[in-house]
Amino acid sequence: MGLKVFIVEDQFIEAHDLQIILETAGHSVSGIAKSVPAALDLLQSDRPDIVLLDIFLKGNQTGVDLAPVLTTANIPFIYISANSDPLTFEAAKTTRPDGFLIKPFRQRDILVALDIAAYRHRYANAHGLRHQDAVPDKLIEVRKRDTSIEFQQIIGSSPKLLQALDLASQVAPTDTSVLILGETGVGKEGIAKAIHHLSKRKHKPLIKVNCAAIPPNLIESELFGHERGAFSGAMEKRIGKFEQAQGGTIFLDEIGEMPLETQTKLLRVIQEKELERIGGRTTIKLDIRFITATNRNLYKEVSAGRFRIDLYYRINVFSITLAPLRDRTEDIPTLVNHFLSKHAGLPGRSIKKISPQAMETLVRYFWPGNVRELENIIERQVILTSSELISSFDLPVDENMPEDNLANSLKLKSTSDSEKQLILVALTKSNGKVSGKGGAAEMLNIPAPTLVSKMKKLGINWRFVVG
Ligand SMILES: Nc1ncnc2c1ncn2[C@@H]1O[C@H](COP(=O)(O)OP(=O)(O)OP(=O)(O)O)[C@@H](O)[C@H]1O
Repeated sequence: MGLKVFIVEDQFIEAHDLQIILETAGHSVSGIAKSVPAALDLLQSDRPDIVLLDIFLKGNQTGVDLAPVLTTANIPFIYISANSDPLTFEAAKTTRPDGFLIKPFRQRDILVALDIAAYRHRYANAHGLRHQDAVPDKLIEVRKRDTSIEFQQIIGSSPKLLQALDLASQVAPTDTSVLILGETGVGKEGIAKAIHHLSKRKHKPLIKVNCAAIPPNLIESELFGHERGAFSGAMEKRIGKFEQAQGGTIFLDEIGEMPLETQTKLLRVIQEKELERIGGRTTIKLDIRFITATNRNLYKEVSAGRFRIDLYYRINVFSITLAPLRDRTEDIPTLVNHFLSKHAGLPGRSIKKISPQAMETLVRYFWPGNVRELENIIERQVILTSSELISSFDLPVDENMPEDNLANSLKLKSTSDSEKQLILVALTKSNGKVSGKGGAAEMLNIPAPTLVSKMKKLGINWRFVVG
């Protein structure tokens, strides 16, 4: 069904062109305004389904000024702007648009952007969300866990995990592109697999590509394939990953690492659903579903100019965020027991139990490597422990823990093991300096004398220089 679109654009010709594109595609145009005041007037008399919003308009006010009004009225909007400089983008980003198109754009781009925005808006409304990436608190009260076999491999029942599984089971049967976000080792690949296996494409291939693992000069031939003799070294024809996924799903992991040039080509594949092999002339039609994942903040990557904004909106039709393990500690005991029984089968090892104190250390640890790290630590301890009971874990000091997390973590963590670990991290980062600027006490946000007494209490060796 066509959408009722309102155009806010000060250039007459551009507004007129947009109107023709929209009406030819079956949408209607409820009005055209050249300035923010004119837009406000027209919006009061006729409510559109969606607004196409230019940033620089007639008068003092910009599209960015109109955005909060639209958000309050729950009207989705897409920015259309000739200006893609980082500052403009930063300002526009804070208003949480439903899309962003950079002029000049093709007819098809605008129609696809409208489709995506309308879909996201319908979805957000149906779930009581204002924008798709707002924290979906309401969804946290998840109906019930999907018990399909595909989800049985994913252990845990914290509200945050259940919310992600709920989203996955809702989006799985559709052909919508899904973006899975979360730190390394949180289980993004597991979710991607579950989505594929719950979809109508389950009998077709699921092809995974780790964009970070392929050297930039090889990634295109890996994805698109090449004809024999396409470049020196191309002795044989090669079928690329997109073609291998024909009829099924392609899972592009670490999409944030994809080189810009390849991003441009990927955008075309996603939009047109077709490709040519490198060195080939035949256009190959594709029928694939896209699932992407990243542990980067893609919005930041866009504003830093490392990720194409149009690709960002194209892959981010439906996003699922997996919370880090430290934010769903309820899942830790179940995961621990799962990995214990998995690894207890190692030769010469019997089933082990974990003492409550040892479990407590695990629950309080920061888990920078998330579930993957948890599994590794359990496996290691099963090997190292010859008795039936694991009574302690030797958890690593994570020197990469971000400084602003240190202070928070110290407040949260009370067992001496974790406290000691955090203090050691801070001291390592400060090169042993305890007080003063850049010292461990400042990082931990506690007075230096308190830190010194904690260090004494915890037996932290006095080999550091007091600054
Ligand atoms: N909820 C879970 N239940 C059981 N195993 C899990 C769970 N989450 C993750 N794992 C396991 O942890 C490991 C890491 O998971 P996965 O590869 O899916 O993470 P990822 O987020 O894709 O990581 P990366 O960003 O590094 O690719 C895998 O061995 C996976 O089976």
